[in-house]
Amino acid sequence: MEIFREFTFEAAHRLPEVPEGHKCARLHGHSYRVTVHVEGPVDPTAGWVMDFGDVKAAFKPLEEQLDHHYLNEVPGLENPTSENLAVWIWDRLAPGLPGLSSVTVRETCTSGCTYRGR
Ligand SMILES: Nc1nc2c(c(=O)[nH]1)N=C([C@H](O)[C@H](O)COP(=O)(O)OP(=O)(O)OP(=O)(O)O)CN2
Ligand SMILES: [Zn+2]
Repeated sequence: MEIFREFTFEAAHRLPEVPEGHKCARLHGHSYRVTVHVEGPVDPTAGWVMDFGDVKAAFKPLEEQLDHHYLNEVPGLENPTSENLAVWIWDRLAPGLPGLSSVTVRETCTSGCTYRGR
């Protein structure tokens, strides 16, 4: 069984490696939406894979580093594409979140990416 928990945060960024003239080289912001999936067996007593609250607690320190921040200034996010942000979140969640199976980052309603640890 796979469960998920969604998070939102607001942040500014610019993409330093885009070709000259690309609109994303300019400072702009997004209402980011992150979905964290955790896979595992359903505990027969609890009736759940993991408490959604535990997923929330695992994400909390990351949210504090991201929400209302300029992502380019966050260590490890100097080029804050969706892809790099998904890997950044995975690398920090995985050690404390057994069963982590994917991290999806949406920058807009129509754009985003999913990382599954590879
Ligand atoms: N593969 C990626 N492509 C782009 C990324 C990214 O992280 N990975 N990021 C951007 C920009 O951050 C941009 O703000 C978001 O992209 P886009 O989908 O173009 O968003 P718009 O709202 O501007 O879309 P329109 O439909 O063109 O208005 C760019 N690419
Ligand atoms: Zn952007």
